[in-house]
Amino acid sequence: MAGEYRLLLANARQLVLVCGHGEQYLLREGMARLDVLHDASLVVGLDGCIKAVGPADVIHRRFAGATFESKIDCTGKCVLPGLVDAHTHPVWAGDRVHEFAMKLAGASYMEIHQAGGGIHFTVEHTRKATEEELFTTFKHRLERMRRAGSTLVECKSGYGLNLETELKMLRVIERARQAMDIGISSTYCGAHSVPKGKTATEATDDIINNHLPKLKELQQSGEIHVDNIDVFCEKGVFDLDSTRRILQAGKDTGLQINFHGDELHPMKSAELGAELGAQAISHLEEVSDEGIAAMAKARCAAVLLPTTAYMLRLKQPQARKMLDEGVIVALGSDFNPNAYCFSMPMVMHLACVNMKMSMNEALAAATINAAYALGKSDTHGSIEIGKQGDLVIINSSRPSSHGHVVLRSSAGGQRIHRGGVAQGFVLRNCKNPMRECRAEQIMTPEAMASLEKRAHPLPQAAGESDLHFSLENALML
Ligand SMILES: N=CN[C@@H](CCC(=O)O)C(=O)O
Ligand SMILES: [Zn+2]
Repeated sequence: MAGEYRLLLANARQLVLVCGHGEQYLLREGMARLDVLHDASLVVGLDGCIKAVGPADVIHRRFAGATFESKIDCTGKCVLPGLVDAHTHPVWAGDRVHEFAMKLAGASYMEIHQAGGGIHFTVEHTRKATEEELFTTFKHRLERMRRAGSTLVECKSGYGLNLETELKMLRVIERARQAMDIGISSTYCGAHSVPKGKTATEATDDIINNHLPKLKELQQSGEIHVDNIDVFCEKGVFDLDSTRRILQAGKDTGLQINFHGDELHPMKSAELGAELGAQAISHLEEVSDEGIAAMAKARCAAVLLPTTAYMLRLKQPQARKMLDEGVIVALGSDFNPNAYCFSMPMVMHLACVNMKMSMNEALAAATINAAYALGKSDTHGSIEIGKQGDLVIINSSRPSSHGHVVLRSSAGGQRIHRGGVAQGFVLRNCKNPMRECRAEQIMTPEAMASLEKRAHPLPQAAGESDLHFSLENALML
């Protein structure tokens, strides 16, 4: 039905603005407080942007004669900004369930990586997959993220490593950006790993001399849109010098710096990011005190990834110290074949339990600060006039992580998913058999034999795929 406005959300018991005065991010005190309106209403215009927010009686008087395409009675409900997932690897083929078993038996992430598995395994499968196959699974993953409340998601390439496959992944991301009703911030992550057969220096040269010029050309012709450049700055992957060269070259082509740093070893990534003007650095489990101070000063966001520390049994990032020292703390799901979590509510939950953040802090980190990490906090991350009308309505009068309705009011159309979100954990047995994931396809026989020997003590009863998928379901609200 035609109307002057797209949507009226009327009489919400609580409208959690997160912030309401044009803040680009929140620091510790602001995160602890959060701006909330009680008994409030909200109007979204035909362009998908928020036109009015305020006390219900004021909005009703002001819009008394107006027509709306939809009205939702939010009596007794709580409205939040759509959640922002600041770090995902959602385009890939090839299941890595066998590696979960290896990790449970004691193999580390890097041992598996160095033996030719991990990212290498996914690269092998992603290179072989068609664009259509990648798009189909990516679309499904984005739908599950949206059902869990995410309305803006950062999406990385990085399982191609060669130009051809990196571009295939970026085209898939571009296609979803246009076809799907979810916001996307696209990241070129061609330096996610050193491809087999190349040294780190050769890979760095290839990225700077071949990948980035081609990206620039495709950006200029409008074929793809890439927002960020990423590097996995890690011992045995890209060292600090190569990282610096790649990030600087990416920045010179107009990309925002947003990279993986100080995850498994202290690398001084935080110091480098602050120096280069990075918008954000992810992981930071091993960040130094100097790195924290430098990030606070440079207003470089820390994207913390609680699923990774949990899955890999890493030490937790020092969220409290970062908050105390004035760092902009954001959250991401790190969805990838190794950390299979679609759900930002679950990420917020882990941030509270394992990283000792408060619920308000976790919500700010998953909204305005995650939007800042993507350079999008002028349009996303809080409920404010002029911002995108991306909203989550929950069936509770207080902020909680149990989604009830997810609503995204984009210019392309409105989607309402009523009752489509589970109210808690779903632990069910998956009947999927093991798929094509035989590790020895790319691991050396010696490495495989040593890891398998360590895997034998595992209880066999549940079967590896059951373990994996049970975990997947537990992590998906
Ligand atoms: N640490 C590097 N990259 C990913 C993992 C990717 C993978 O294992 O496939 C991360 O952020 O956790
Ligand atoms: Zn990552």
